[in-house]
Order: sequence, then C-alpha cells, then structure tokens
Amino acid sequence: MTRTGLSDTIAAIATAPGSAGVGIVRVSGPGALRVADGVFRGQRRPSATRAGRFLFGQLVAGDGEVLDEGLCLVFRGPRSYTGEDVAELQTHGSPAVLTRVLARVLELGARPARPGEFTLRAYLAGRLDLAQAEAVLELVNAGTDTARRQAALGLSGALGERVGRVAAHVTRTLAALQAMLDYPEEGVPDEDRAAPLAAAEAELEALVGTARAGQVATRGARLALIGRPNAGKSSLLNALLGYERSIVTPIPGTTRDYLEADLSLAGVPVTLVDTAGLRETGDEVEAAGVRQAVSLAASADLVLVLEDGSGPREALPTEGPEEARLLRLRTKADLPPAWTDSAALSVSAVTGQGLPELREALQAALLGDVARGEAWLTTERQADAARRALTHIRAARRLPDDLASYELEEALRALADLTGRDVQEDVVDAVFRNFCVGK
Ligand SMILES: Nc1nc2c(c(=O)[nH]1)N(C=O)[C@@H](CNc1ccc(C(=O)N[C@@H](CCC(=O)O)C(=O)O)cc1)CN2
Ligand SMILES: Nc1nc2c(ncn2[C@@H]2O[C@H](COP(=O)(O)OP(=O)(O)OP(=O)(O)O)[C@@H](O)[C@H]2O)c(=O)[nH]1
Ligand SMILES: [Mg+2]
Repeated sequence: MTRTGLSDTIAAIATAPGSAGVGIVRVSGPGALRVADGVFRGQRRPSATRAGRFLFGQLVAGDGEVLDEGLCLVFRGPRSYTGEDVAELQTHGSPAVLTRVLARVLELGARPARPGEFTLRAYLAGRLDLAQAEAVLELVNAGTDTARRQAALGLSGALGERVGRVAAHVTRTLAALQAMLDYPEEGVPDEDRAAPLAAAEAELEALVGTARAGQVATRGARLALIGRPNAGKSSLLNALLGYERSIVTPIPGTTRDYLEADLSLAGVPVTLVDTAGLRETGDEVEAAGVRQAVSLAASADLVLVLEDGSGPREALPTEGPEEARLLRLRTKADLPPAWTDSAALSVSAVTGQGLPELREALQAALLGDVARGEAWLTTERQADAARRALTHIRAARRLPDDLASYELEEALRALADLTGRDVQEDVVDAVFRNFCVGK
C-alpha cells in the first residue's frame, strides 16, 4: 500500500488540532504548486515563483470567498522535505480556516495524506533512512528533553554513523578473508581479521546496551510500588510526585484499586503505579486488589518493593519479581530502625530523607550507564537488528576463516536493516503506521 499513489499530490493539515497562532496546510507532489495556484491569491502565482520563496496573499474558496490572509511557501523538488514539489499554506491557526483551506485543496485535485505519508515520501526519495524516519516520529512525540535529544541525534544521522563504523570493521574483515581465499599462502594478519572483528563486537555490544535506555527514554517506563499493607507505598508515591495523589491512612488496606500518576524522572517519562498492600485476606474486594497488584508488578519495567523499616520484617506473601527489575526500599527511615539491610535503600516519605538517592537509583536502573551524548537504539525494530548482527559477528569470531564470511555477510545485512536500507515493504509500513496525519 505504501508504494502506490506516489504520483498523487497529497495534502493535510500539518499543525496540531485546535486554535493556535499559525496553522499550516501542507501540499506535496507533482501537482502541489498548481493546487496552490487555485487556492492562493497574491502578487504572483506559486507555480511562477522561484523555490525557497514565500508569498503573502489571500486564501480563497472555490466561490471566491476570502477565507483568510496568509503565506504560501514554495519548495521545488528535490529540494524540499519530501523531495517533491511542496506548497505550504500558512494561515491563522484556526481549525475553521484550516478545514476550509484543506477542503479547497482537495477540490483542486489533491488527496488526503495518509499518516506519515510526507515522511514516507522523504524516505522513498532517499532523503532519510528508516532509522531517521523513526527519529522524526519520536521527535514529534518527545515529551521530555531526553527523548528529544535522542530523537534529534537519530534524525541527524548519528545512529547511522555508529552503525556505519561497525559495518566498516566487518567489511574490512570480509575483504581480508576474501584475500586469504584467493591467496591462501599469504595468510591473514591479525590486525585485518581478529582486531576489526573484536572492535566490531565491542562497539555493537555497547550499542545493544543502549536499547533499554532508548526504549525507556522514548516510550517511558512503568514503575510499580508493591509491599505489605502500611509499608508506605501511597506515601512514597505522593512524596515522589510532590502532591497528595493517593489516600494515606494508618489503616492497613487503604489502597484497594491501583492508581497511576505520571512524572518526569531525569528526563524519562515515568508512570508510577500505587497498588493494594499484599496480604492474605478474606475481603473479596481487597483480594481482587492484591491479585491486580501482583499482575501489575509482573508487567512493570521496574518494581519498587517497600518494607516498613520501623517494624518487624515480614516476607511478602507472593514471589517478588526477578532481581533485575527490582529495587528494595526500607521505608519510614525517620523512625528508629527495627532491622537493617544493606541491599535496601532507606527512605522516608515524611522527611524526604533518601529521596534524592532513590531518584538516582531509579535513573541508573532505567537508563543504565549509557553515554548521554551518543545515539541510542530507540525502537524494538532497531534493537532486534542490532542483536542479530551481534549474534552473527560472535559466530564469525568462533568459526574458521572459510565459514566466517557467511556470518559476516549476514551481519552486514542485519546492520543494513537497522538503518533501514532495502528493507521489506511491510517493515516500512509498520514504521509509518504510527505516524500522525500531516507528518
Ligand atoms: N514550516 C515548516 N517547518 C518545518 C518543517 C516543514 O516542513 N515546514 N519541517 C518538516 O517537517 C521541519 C524542518 N525540516 C525540513 C527539512 C528539509 C527541508 C527542505 O526543504 N530541504 C531542502 C532545501 C534546503 C535549503 O533550501 O537549504 C533540501 O534539503 O534540499 C525543509 C524542512 C521542521 N520545521
Ligand atoms: N513516620 C513515617 N510514617 C510513614 C511514612 N510513610 C508512611 N507512613 C505512615 O504509614 C501509614 C501507612 O502509609 P500508606 O502510605 O498509606 O501505606 P500503604 O503502603 O499505601 O498502605 P496500604 O494502602 O494500606 O497498602 C500512614 O499512617 C503513614 O502516615 C514515613 O516515611 N515515615
Ligand atoms: Mg496505599
């Protein structure tokens, strides 16, 4: 479906719904400037204007009614976002105006753009690779500065460069292996075979190690707070949020239904989930809440297990999550301690003691120690391709020279998939399905 209709001229409102200072109707394709001629009336016709200029004038309906005054920006392919002729009609940011301007543009022969179709055309014109197109989507959706930074790095091609460095090592090894097959008596010096492959593996391992941080930074993370009744889960949620979101009482079993609240933690969008205290109970409603808590913990990215530090330590009635997803907290650190455990972080929701350390521990657990200034893998598609490449490179390092070539060629193919050159149409479709109309 994506490859069809490329000769069409497409149009959409490119700005967000609602009132704003300015609004844009974007038109792209072979007929874009002719369509603009039909709706825009100024000193010059858009189709008679040099590329890169803007015109001031009026936007007019089919019956001659003036809809608004505005600008028309003229781009001529291939020097445009899509690589095609593009006209941007910039009006006052009124949904009423934009709807009428778009209607007129469609009347003049453009068809409504599908989600992501402008960026798809940029991809098909070779102006962006698939990883860059994914970065465009992430930039549009970035809710935090960390997400924005990673998306901007991706869009700049920094991820492609990182992948290119790995591919260069692999290509160099392949060339050396080929030379060895052609001139077996010469032998392959280590610096042409073992060394580049070791470098490729190390760089790829570092890249694969960014996948979790990349996913967390762009899609956010869910943090479940679990523990026995009265452990202080709701109090800690409120303390982290900075406002009273969840009901706190001295009565065990206060929270029954789970409750979610969003916050930004070190630039990561985080959803905190407060849950019912875990205990055996005859109360049907509470028991349902406990079951819910267990399943919320199972699906969370990270689980904070809270234990009251001021009373006797009791094991949880359920099995906790695996260690990698778990952070242990000793709560009520402002009270005299009844037990200690160096594996648990001491916090007090009342005095705020331990909260800065908790925020740091959360950041470390979510982002790891990946370098902030480098490009990360931000989608599961990218991470999958990188892991496949790594598997092939590791296999190549174990195999004799004559068999290693095959693995290295597979590794190169996986690296090409990562940046998205020559990928299957359904992969491309899957990427662009997530876009909004007008992007
Ligand atoms: N009004 C408006 N703002 C926007 C966009 C847009 O399309 N319209 N963008 C899009 O979403 C982003 C900017 N991205 C763009 C990327 C390339 C070209 C472009 O026309 N490139 C040509 C010409 C370069 C030049 O004149 O120097 C080229 O690269 O050949 C335009 C926008 C963000 N802001
Ligand atoms: N001194 C002190 N008391 C705390 C602290 N955190 C919670 N409490 C008290 O402990 C009691 C229970 O707190 P909650 O936050 O409701 O505990 P919970 O884990 O949400 O309990 P359930 O919803 O019943 O599972 C309340 O009386 C709180 O005021 C703390 O850090 N210090
Ligand atoms: Mg509670």
